[in-house]
Amino acid sequence: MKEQIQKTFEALFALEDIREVLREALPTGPDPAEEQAIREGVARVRAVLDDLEAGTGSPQVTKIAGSLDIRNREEAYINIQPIQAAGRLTLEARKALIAYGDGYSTCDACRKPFRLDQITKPPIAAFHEDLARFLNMDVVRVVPGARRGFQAVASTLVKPGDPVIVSALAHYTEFLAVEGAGGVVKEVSVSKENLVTPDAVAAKIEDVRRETGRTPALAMIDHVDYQFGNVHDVAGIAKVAHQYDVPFLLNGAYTVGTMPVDGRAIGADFVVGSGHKSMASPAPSGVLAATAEWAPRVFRTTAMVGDLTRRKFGVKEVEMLGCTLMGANLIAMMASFPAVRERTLRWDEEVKKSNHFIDGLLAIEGTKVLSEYPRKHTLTKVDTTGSFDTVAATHKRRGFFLSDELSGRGIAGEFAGATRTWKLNTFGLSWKKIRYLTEAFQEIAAKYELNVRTA
Ligand SMILES: Cc1ncc(COP(=O)(O)O)c(C=O)c1O
Repeated sequence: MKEQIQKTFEALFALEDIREVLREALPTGPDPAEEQAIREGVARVRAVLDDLEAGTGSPQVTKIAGSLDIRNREEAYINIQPIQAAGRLTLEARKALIAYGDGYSTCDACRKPFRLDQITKPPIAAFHEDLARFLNMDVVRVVPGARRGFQAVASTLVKPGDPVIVSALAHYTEFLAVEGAGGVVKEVSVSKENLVTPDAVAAKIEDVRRETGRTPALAMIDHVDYQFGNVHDVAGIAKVAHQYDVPFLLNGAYTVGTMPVDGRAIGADFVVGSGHKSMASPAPSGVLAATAEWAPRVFRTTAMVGDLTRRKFGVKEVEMLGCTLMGANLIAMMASFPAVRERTLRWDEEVKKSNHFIDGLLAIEGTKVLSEYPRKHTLTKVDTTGSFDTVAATHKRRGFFLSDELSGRGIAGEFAGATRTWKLNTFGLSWKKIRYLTEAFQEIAAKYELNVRTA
């Protein structure tokens, strides 16, 4: 029986291997090496299934395996969806999901002191140490999404009525975290380039102190914002916050796991990352890191005692509700981590690819980029009102014509019907795909007689 379970995993993993090759190959089509890999992969699955069927004596096995729902998602498309790019799973993470799907699969070897971050088999404790080193912070916990990191910090630091500094580009989950703690958000305005500057943060803190008589309990600023994908001077902002004795939380939802983030060099008291947005992990997953100074507060353990039973749970952390990210999500995050850590070292190449594509888009007359330019990130907001939207005005499919043209060329992820201002993300696409993508947009432009400047 054990052998059959092992074989089932082998077949599922082999299927994942094939999907990975296909993901790379499509939509441009496999090259000879990829074709060979697909053929070998299919033969492997076939062989395992035949074996299994012989072992169980049941044709049902093949039927069940054949009915696995292989959905038509990014496997068949170049996906430029703005928020999904860096969350897509690695092959290792996909296999981890299959193997660790049971809810408490991480808890088999949970021994004293009975807390997730201390488990050594699988090596969850070591993963926490790796993550802390990766972010150059002292203490790290995994959390179900960046938002749970904001929540833990706000709930610890913010008292009812306390002002909290966020930016005019802040994500809504920062607002909710502050609201949950009873605080009040105070938004820093952005410059005309849509950047949050240290001076603007200082001015806002001064304003808040004058108006409310209180010093903000926390400043939470996005390293890269979700609206423009602009990179903000977070080190400068952290310095200013500290000059006013305001703790600083770095929202690294778009940076932790894509580009190098050194929490200590930035001067962050807390660093928050999103696993499903930027660490090739399943949803929900994320990370909250703190300095040694703040860790005892945000990761404080319970002092509660049962009034009847006198029960105590001393080692459990209040803000983490004891244990956080259990099972497949955590193991998949761990499985992706070596690749994630390594890819941050290739960030410059990602930025080059982003600029190559954006330059190609700007060559289509009438197209503008609303994000800072040249690009410093792979998430970009573009304005095609003066190009593709002029076609939409007379096309019978209106704004949907662009999506039709793109999907016909194996490209997905743009907001269907949005041909005016919209966002896209090129993270993780190979140069081959970047070139194909650039040419596809220019080809569509030429088809509808928009001017395309040649380099
Ligand atoms: C800038 C930013 N911060 C935070 C979040 C929330 O992240 P999560 O979904 O991991 O809670 C998002 C996206 O959802 C985001 O874009």
